[in-house]
Parts: sequence; C-alpha cells; structure tokens
Amino acid sequence: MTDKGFDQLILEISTQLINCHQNDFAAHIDSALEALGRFGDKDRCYVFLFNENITSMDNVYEWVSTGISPHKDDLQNITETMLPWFFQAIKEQDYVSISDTRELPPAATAEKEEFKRENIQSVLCVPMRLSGRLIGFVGCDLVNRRKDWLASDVRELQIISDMLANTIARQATETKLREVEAELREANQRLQRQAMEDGLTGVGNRRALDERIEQELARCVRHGRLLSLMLIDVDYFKPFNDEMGHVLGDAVLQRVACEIRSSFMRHDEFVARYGGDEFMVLCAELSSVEVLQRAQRLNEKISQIEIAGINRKLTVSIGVATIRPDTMTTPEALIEIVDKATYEAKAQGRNRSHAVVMDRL
Ligand SMILES: Nc1nc2c(ncn2[C@@H]2O[C@H](COP(=O)(O)OP(=O)(O)OP(=O)(O)O)[C@@H](O)[C@H]2O)c(=O)[nH]1
Repeated sequence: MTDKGFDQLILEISTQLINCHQNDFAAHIDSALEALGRFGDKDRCYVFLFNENITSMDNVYEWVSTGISPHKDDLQNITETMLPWFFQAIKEQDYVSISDTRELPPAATAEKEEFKRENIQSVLCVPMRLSGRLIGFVGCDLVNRRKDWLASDVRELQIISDMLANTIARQATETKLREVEAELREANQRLQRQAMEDGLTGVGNRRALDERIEQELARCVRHGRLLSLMLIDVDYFKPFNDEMGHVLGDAVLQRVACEIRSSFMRHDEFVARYGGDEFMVLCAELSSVEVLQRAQRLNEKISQIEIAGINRKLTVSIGVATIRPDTMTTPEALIEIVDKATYEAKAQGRNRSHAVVMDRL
C-alpha cells in the first residue's frame, strides 16, 4: 500500500465516520472495515470489544473477502481462559503480529488451534484504547497466506483503530444520550400528568377542571352544543369523618371517585375533584334528560357501595346544570348554577339528583 493510497483511504473512512448518524454507525464501521480489507488485500478485518474487566470479548464487526468464511457468530463471549496467551499479548503489547500461526510458542496452543480452525495463517491486531483504557482491538487475517507484517502495516492499522475507537465511543455516548432524553421526556410527561391529577383519588384536580371547563365552553360555543356540569357531593361526610377518622374518610373518597370515573368514561366526559368531598363531571352534547338519568344511575351505584369497616350507607347529592353556552358564558356562572342545583338536591333530602336547564345564561 503506498502512502498516498493509504492517506486517501483514511480520508474516505474518517469522512464517513465523522458524518455518520446514530442509526448508521454500524453500517459505516462495516464499510470502513471493508475499505481497509480491500485496500490491503486482506481476507478478514474485524473489531472485537472487551467486557469491563477485560476477561471476555465479542466480535462485534467483521468484513470478509469473497470466498472467505465469516466467524463473527461463533466468536462471541470468548473468555480469557479460552485464549490466555492472546489476552495477555493484546493487554501488554502495542500490537500482536503473527507472520505464521504454525510457529506460535507452546504457550499459545489454544490460539494455534483456534487459528487452525479458521485457516488463519497470518494475523495483525492493534488495541483500541479510549482515554488510555483498553476497550477492544482491530485486526486483520490472511487465510492460508503468510505475511511478515511491516511497521507501516501496524501504523496504518493503529490509525484505523483510533478512528473506530472514537466512533464506537461516540455511538455509546449518543445511545446513552438518547436513553437519558427518553427518560427525561417520560419524567416530564409524568410530572405534567401529576400536576393535573388529584393526589388522593387520581381523577383530575381543580387546575385541570378549570382548564377543561374553559375549553369545553369554547368548543360548545363554536359548535352550538349543550354542555352539562355535574356537582357530586358526599352526604354527611363531615360527621362520618369525625366519627370514623380521616383514613376511612379517604377510602370513601377514593371509592366514590372510582365509581364516578367508571360511570363517565366517554372521550368527551371529564371527571375531577372540585375540593373536599365534592367531585365534578363535564359532559358535552347530552340532553338534560340523559344527563339527569345518568346522574340518578350514579346515585344508585354509590348507594350500593360497601366498604369494609363501614356499616353506614354511603350516598351523594348531585346537582346537574345543562346549558347552551354563548360567548358571554363564564365558568363562574356555570358553577354557580350547578352549586344551586346541588343545594336543592340536599334540601330535598339528599341521595338524589336535581337538574337545572338553561338554554342561555
Ligand atoms: N378524609 C378526608 N376528609 C376531607 C378531605 N377533604 C375534606 N375533607 C372533609 O370533608 C368534610 C366536608 O364536609 P362538608 O362538606 O362540610 O359537609 P357534609 O358533612 O358532607 O355535609 P353535607 O354535604 O351537607 O351532607 C369536612 O369534614 C372536611 O374536613 C380529604 O381529603 N380527606
């Protein structure tokens, strides 16, 4: 290989590796090995990576010339005990150069066997280091051909080895970066969800409710649709709480929230905790009769709830406000109506629903 030819090869390989992106690192390393192999008339070029303590290695990239058998698949998890002479040589030396594998010393019996299995007669391997730490090696084989490797062969392979080490490190860094990015994105979504969720019951919180009422009002105005708001208030929750304690009180609120949520699961229905023992449900497009029926069904379902340790009937009073909003309608006005409807349900004896219908506010 002339110096000019090698310089050209290096330029091509380094340009490819510098410009490659996360998804095509492997393809570029493969083609760098191919360029190296073809240019120097080698039979096989490869990259091995060590584990953390350099006690085992995997063949991670391999290029083979036409007619030469590949060995990448059977060279996985090769341990130090399998090839002790080679592990020691690559750890301690600047390179491992074997002109004829048949002339290896007796200490390299296992290696001799392995080279024979792969028909390798000449081998040159150069360590890959990152910040001084050995991470693997780049090597090339000649099958059934002997070669006295020159200092220039070693130098050239060393340059390729440095480039590939940097590329592999960049790949690892980018993979890690993507993982961290994905974790951050997930944590961010989780925080956003939590910021909109009631901690005790898991339904929407007051902030989510306020936003949703604004959105639904605007949407119903745009489409001329009906909008219903329900206020569900647990009956006699204060005496219950005082008597049974807050822990059982919390369990009641969770159970009530669960029942409400399972009763209003359509995509345009929204359940939130308004505060204390009060929940709200927003539903669009239902007639006032339908909403009232569904509220009454909820009264029934809640009155059938049984919670271990509680021997008192659980009931709720529900106010329902159904309106056809216009641009002047405010969330406060809607809440005021539903508040009054709930008050009415309480005044009429609790465990019931009371509806107020207003075409315009
Ligand atoms: N366990 C528990 N109690 C809560 C929580 N938030 C508010 N409360 C209690 O809920 C009770 C609300 O009671 P009120 O709305 O005043 O009245 P009520 O007894 O339900 O009466 P009516 O609604 O008129 O039937 C108060 O005792 C609050 O302390 C909570 O997160 N957990």
